[in-house]
Amino acid sequence: MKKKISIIGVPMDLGQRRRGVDMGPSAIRYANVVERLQSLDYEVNDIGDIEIGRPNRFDIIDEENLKDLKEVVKANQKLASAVSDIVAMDQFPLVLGGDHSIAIGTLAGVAEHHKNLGVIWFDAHGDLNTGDTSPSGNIHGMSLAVSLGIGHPYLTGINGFAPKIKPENVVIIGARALDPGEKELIKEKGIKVYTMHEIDRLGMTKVMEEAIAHVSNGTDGVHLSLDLDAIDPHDAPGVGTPVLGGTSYRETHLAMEMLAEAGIVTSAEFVEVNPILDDKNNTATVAVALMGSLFGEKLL
Ligand SMILES: NC(=[NH2+])NCCC[C@H](N)C(=O)O
Ligand SMILES: [Mn+2]
Ligand SMILES: [Mn+2]
Repeated sequence: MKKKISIIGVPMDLGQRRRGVDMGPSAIRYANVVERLQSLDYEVNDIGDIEIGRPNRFDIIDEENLKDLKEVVKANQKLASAVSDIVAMDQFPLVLGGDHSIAIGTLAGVAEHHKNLGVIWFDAHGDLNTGDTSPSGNIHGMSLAVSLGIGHPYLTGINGFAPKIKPENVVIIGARALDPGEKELIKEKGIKVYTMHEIDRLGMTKVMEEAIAHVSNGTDGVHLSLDLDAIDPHDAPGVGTPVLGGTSYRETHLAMEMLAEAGIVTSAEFVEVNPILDDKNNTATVAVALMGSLFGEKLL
């Protein structure tokens, strides 16, 4: 991994309906992300937050089952440019959310420099909906589909090209709440998914060995998109769409430790931390601890 990390916060909460996730970047900074990574001998540059528009909450604009589409597009375009600049400077972009709709911008920026990007998507959900299949109209449930080039052209066209990533380069880990349209898309595109069932049966070690092999095969970089709701809500309660039966604290750390050992990750984002729904900032603290493991912190 590169020795210089640039942190960028995205106080985005328009991709879903529960307020407070816009405070995620602050909560993660409060949990000492900069100090933690500096202690691992990285040069850490916190470049601050992307500015997010604040549309009047009494008129959520819901065109084609895509809530707050225009603001989400605007913010993600800004994020894409900022992330692209970081990669161009040969630094590691570490993006702090914010809801998961920001993966659209992160991937748009990273993919400008990586034509064959591998993606590890840690999530209870698939985020593979479109306006046609989404039960909620929330764009945070569509960001992986959008990055694959599937969805509204305003979203898929961010940064001027589509798709950003290829289905064969993606692996989803931790899924346990997939909507019918998402299940269909997974089959149609042949996307590799390790649901909680596979994690229970194979164990995290085997899952990560396979996942690392899968995303490193023929790729020129690997992005980690970690939605904190992948983790069991007992360990990470401060998320907007919790689902019982997630990965444990240690399983998730093991996954990060194995990624650090493999040395394949070239960009990362940690999303959906909502301090309003949290218990004493535990979820942000877990996020920062996981970042520690991802960047090479060892237990001994
Ligand atoms: N990034 C997330 N937390 N996504 C949750 C998505 C939930 C549901 N599948 C939806 O489309 O609304
Ligand atoms: Mn999720
Ligand atoms: Mn998600």
